[in-house]
Amino acid sequence: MDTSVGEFAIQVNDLVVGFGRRVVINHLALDVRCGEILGLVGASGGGKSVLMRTIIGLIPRRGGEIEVMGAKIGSTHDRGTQTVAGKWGILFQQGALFSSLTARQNIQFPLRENLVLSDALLDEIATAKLEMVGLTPEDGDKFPSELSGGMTKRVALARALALDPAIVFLDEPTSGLDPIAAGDFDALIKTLQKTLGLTVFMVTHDLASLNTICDRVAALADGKIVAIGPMRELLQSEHPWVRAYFHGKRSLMLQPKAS
Ligand SMILES: Nc1ncnc2c1ncn2[C@@H]1O[C@H](COP(=O)(O)OP(=O)(O)OP(=O)(O)O)[C@@H](O)[C@H]1O
Repeated sequence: MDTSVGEFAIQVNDLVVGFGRRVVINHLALDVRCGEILGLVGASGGGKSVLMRTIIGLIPRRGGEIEVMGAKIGSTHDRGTQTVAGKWGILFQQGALFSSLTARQNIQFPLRENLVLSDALLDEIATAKLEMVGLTPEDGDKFPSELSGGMTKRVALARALALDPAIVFLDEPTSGLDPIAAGDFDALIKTLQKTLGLTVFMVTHDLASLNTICDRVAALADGKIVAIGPMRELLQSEHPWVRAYFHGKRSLMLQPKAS
């Protein structure tokens, strides 16, 4: 870990983001600590993806400051943003692999875009990344249409890790996976966090992921972070939306069982 960075991997202050008359993020503050897995929850359409995309400079903001690994973030064209961009990897919803490229070529894509490396080294790195996410070198020769949902997510994660980032942004990484595959993917994220010292910023609706692998959970409501802390603290939150989210009909698994 870069010791010049300090305690926080991401610091967001007084952030405002909107489209036309709609304000989606409204004076939001959020700190993500170095080396933690932070889970972000919020209502559908509440602005989780917008927040993530604004942090990485893909969406312009109307106000506020964002720092990632100690560098101020502007737009994607901004030099500061480009300098720090190599320090993060992104897994978008549905994996978003290039369908005309093999898994191996997808993983190599960010390497080819950012570095000048020999084909032999590119192959060596892709094989190492495939192994890191639990896939074989043979899987690397498959096209996205030949991969299962779980394998697609793993290839997308390997691609996010291609440049050895300090932070990975994961947008609903377990959506569409069966509970066993989702549990395996959670375990993989936890292992990578521990072994690589990664900071993980994860948007998710998956209550099991929140409960098992997140160090802290942040709840986004009305354009702000209305609660943040370990899961056990979120379960105690008095905020009406947070209560409805964690104590609603779909969240029985989080309630202590009566014996
Ligand atoms: N480029 C854009 N232009 C206009 N409106 C946008 C744009 N991107 C997002 N929005 C709007 O911002 C709001 C928040 O969207 P966002 O995708 O962040 O929600 P979300 O919390 O990630 O939802 P979900 O959980 O359903 O994925 C929505 O009303 C969406 O329509």
